[in-house]
Amino acid sequence: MEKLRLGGVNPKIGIRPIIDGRRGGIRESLEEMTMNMAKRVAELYSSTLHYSNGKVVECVIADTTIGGVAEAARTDEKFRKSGVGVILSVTPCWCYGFETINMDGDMPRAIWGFNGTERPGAVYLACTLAAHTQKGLPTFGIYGRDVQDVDSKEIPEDVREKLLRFARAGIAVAEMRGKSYLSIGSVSMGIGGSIPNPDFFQEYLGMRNEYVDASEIERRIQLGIYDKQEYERAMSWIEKHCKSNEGDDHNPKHLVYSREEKDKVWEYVAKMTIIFRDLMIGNPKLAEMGFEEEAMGHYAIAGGFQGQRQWTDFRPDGDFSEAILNTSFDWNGIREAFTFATENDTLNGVSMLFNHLLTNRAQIFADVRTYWSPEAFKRVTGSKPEGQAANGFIHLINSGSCTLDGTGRQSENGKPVMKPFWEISEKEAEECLKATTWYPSNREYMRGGGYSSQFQTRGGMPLTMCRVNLVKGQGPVLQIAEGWSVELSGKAFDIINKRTDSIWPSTFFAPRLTGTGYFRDVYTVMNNWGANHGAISYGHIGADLITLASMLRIPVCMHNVPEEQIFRPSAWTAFGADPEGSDYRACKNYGPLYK
Ligand SMILES: C[C@H](O)[C@@H](O)[C@@H](O)C(=O)CO
Ligand SMILES: [Mn+2]
Repeated sequence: MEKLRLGGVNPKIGIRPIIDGRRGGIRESLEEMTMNMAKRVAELYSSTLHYSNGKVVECVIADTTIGGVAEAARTDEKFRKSGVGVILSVTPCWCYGFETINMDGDMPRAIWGFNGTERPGAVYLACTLAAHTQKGLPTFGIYGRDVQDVDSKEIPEDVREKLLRFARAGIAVAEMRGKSYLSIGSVSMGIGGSIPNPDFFQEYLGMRNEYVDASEIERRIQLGIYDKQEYERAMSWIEKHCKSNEGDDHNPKHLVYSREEKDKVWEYVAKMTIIFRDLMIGNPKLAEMGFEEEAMGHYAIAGGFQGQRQWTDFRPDGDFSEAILNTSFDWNGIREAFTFATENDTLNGVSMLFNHLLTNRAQIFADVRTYWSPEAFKRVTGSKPEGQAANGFIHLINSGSCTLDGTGRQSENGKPVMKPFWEISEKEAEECLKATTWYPSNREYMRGGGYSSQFQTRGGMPLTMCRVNLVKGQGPVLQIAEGWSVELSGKAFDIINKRTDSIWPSTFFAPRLTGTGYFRDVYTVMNNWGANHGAISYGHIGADLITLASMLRIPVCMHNVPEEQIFRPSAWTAFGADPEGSDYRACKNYGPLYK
């Protein structure tokens, strides 16, 4: 079955080979080398990068080298027609500065100046970066550390790292533009992030907010506005992979549903899952059934469900649906994970979206619930935390939106990982399902019942937790913490798990400490986290997040990324020598990308 996914055209990377326009010898001598630089980068991108839907990143190269404004303008035209969303200029030589630049200020842009001394490529780079800065067009500058021979075909490692970092972040920026965040239901339990801020989405991300009342779920279920064949497929998959892993009912006697009621809950949450997805991206099957408008969906690249309260005081919760949507597989097979926030925490949903678009992997949504000091851990469990947990750790746990990829049951070279969906095997998907117990939801919280996923994330995975926070008067800021998952032994896990909501999915996180500032110890990381939620990705992706944030003009208020990995537009240097202060001043100076 064709996997349902958000439509639309993936943004391409436009590559502009810039040349010294002086004919009669200079230009002719440089044509081949200059165009070949562009072709080499295009080859690097298309052989290395994918869009989150699994397709290979596409590049568009200018028809000619660009030696002046006419060729620059013709290239702009070509790029506009080709759906270019990110721009990279490359050159080995001197060229005519801003006569050759692209002026579309809201597109991520970079210039690679070849470090070879036969021609002044670095001089063009510096000149044109200066011109961009004067014109209010912040641009990333890429200049290799070591001189290369003029006939070198190599892209040095430091140049490669910056070219890829720029492209991953640029593609993420371009993918968000024009898409929606869909809120199903309203604000959840007074959670600030659950209040959609349309100006933030519009001006910083180029996105729109869509809203659907939760009653639409009931309408579609009662009127049968969902694909019945898919529902049947879903139910047999659930029977095989989920109900077979149903946990004990931890509810007090008077709240334990009968088997018949529980089966009805499974049927209901299966329909909810299909309906959430259809609301986000549409479903052509609905048009065949006569529901053309419902078939369109809301063009949502991310979404969230209010869930608690009201709805969950009456109907089954969204825990199952949120978990499955955030997972890289379902009854239709292995597919791209959706980005779906429980409690409709739009800011954590955006944080998950940043992570997903940068890594093409499913994301963990969690409460930042408990700091466990080594002393408290010893007092409570009788054992000392070891390894990466030795300095204490943070318990990340939320009912609902934690992807089953977060079990850590996919593996690479024998180590637990969370893979891009196209690398996941059927066996690994089954392992993730086997590691997940589905407990009847806590009906003191979720009166309508539901099924909550439960597992402990495997230890030893590099993780990055981030969160976009909104600050009145300042605007959005981003927090980043790189670290690792740590796994508690059976006994310690049981003791700690029983003290919390033991039927929810747990990830234990040890941030990498630097010994100073917010990362002087684990407690300080949690004590300075700006909200109740975090978005957790596989991998140490903090540097990519910092580059992405600078493209969006969102300052980073907390991170533990080594300074040498920080890659921001060259203009940031003009705002001061301290990386954090200059970031704030630059973001304030430029303001939101789409304002
Ligand atoms: C206790 C509430 O029902 C939970 O949903 C709570 O732990 C939260 O997730 C709040 O973010
Ligand atoms: Mn929560």
